[in-house]
Amino acid sequence: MGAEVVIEGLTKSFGKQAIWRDVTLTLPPGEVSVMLGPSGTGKSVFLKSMIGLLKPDRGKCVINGVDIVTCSEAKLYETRKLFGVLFQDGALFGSMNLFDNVAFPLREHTKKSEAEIKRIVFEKLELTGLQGAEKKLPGEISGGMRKRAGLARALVLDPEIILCDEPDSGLDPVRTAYLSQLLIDLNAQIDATILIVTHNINLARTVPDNLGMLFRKELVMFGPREVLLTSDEPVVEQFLNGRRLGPIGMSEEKDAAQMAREQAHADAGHSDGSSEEDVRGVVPQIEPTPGMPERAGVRRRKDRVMRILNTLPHAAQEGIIESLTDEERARYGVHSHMVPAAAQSRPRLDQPTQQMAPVQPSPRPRPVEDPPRGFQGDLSDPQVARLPDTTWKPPGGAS
Ligand SMILES: Nc1ncnc2c1ncn2[C@@H]1O[C@H](COP(=O)(O)OP(=O)(O)OP(=O)(O)O)[C@@H](O)[C@H]1O
Repeated sequence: MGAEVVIEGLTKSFGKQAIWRDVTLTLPPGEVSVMLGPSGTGKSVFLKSMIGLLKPDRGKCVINGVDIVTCSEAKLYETRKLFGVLFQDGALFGSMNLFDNVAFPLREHTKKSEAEIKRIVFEKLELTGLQGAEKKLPGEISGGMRKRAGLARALVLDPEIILCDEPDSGLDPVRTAYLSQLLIDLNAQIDATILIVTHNINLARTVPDNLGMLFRKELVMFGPREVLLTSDEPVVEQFLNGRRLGPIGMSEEKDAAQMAREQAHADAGHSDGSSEEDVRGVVPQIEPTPGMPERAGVRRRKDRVMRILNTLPHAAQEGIIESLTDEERARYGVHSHMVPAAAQSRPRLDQPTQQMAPVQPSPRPRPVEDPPRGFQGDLSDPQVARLPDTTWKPPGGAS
């Protein structure tokens, strides 16, 4: 099982420019998480801070008991070996063929023989569908192949944590779908903890177990996918639907006057070019390709999420219960429609952003009916991630 990553109060600035502050979240071991956020909100900076390439101003990032923010260089070097990183552009060496690119970390960080290196490189090239391409130079292959080569290289040290910075950038929707499937298959095979940073809404809706979003220099929310996918937060709603109408502006957030003007324009029947369809809602998650092992992370996540179910917003509770099979509902002692509909009106998108600071807390979640056996699953406690601060909280720390 992959390593757990516990991030507490992480804060980063460059000089006077604050990037984000007080980011607290836990990446559950072996689960796939996605971090969304408009351009420039510091998603790449977040990934780089997690592996110690950038030094946060304060806070912790603890992996296997080592806080990489404060640990020694030697510990950082050791802990970095737990990570495999897929950088945005693949970050391949242009003068090396794919074999040498993928072999590079093995030659740098291990004392393995060339025969052993060859075995591992071919295994990873096959895993990423690149068998036969080992002699090609990065400049001779497509963007999608370069991404997969970057992924193959990220895998050679058998990472426990895989970080992917916009794996879909520069790829067409079909190649992105293949890459999404590859990440899920990979997780099924090696049970690594995966964090993907992306703008791709389709990937965010269908791939991860957990979803988070950075905006206005803060973590708007992070939790089980159903929470963000059913959220009424204007910023989440705008982002998921790719609309101009809402608090996210061209470069950062809009002011209240601008939002009111845009809402009036929309109310007068002018389209902003985006689809009328609201894509929010829980859609089925991608499953491993037939023949692949079951994802152990999915089973662990179910037990984990069911334990915190009654702390989640009601729409998320519904989404989670709906996604269970009949057998699982029986096992957890829940049934569909047992969450009372909360009487809540949807916020208008022209609410000034200031009122969202901290972003509007969702209504207090209403507890589901008392389950007959409680929501304990059939995994024993040590098999289920015991996460500090694992309970979903309304953004901004409101209770
Ligand atoms: N090494 C650095 N020194 C100074 N500023 C930096 C550095 N790296 C990033 N930044 C700034 O931090 C901010 C966040 O950048 P980052 O690349 O993390 O955003 P992002 O959310 O990943 O954006 P995108 O989605 O467009 O890739 C930007 O304003 C960028 O200019």
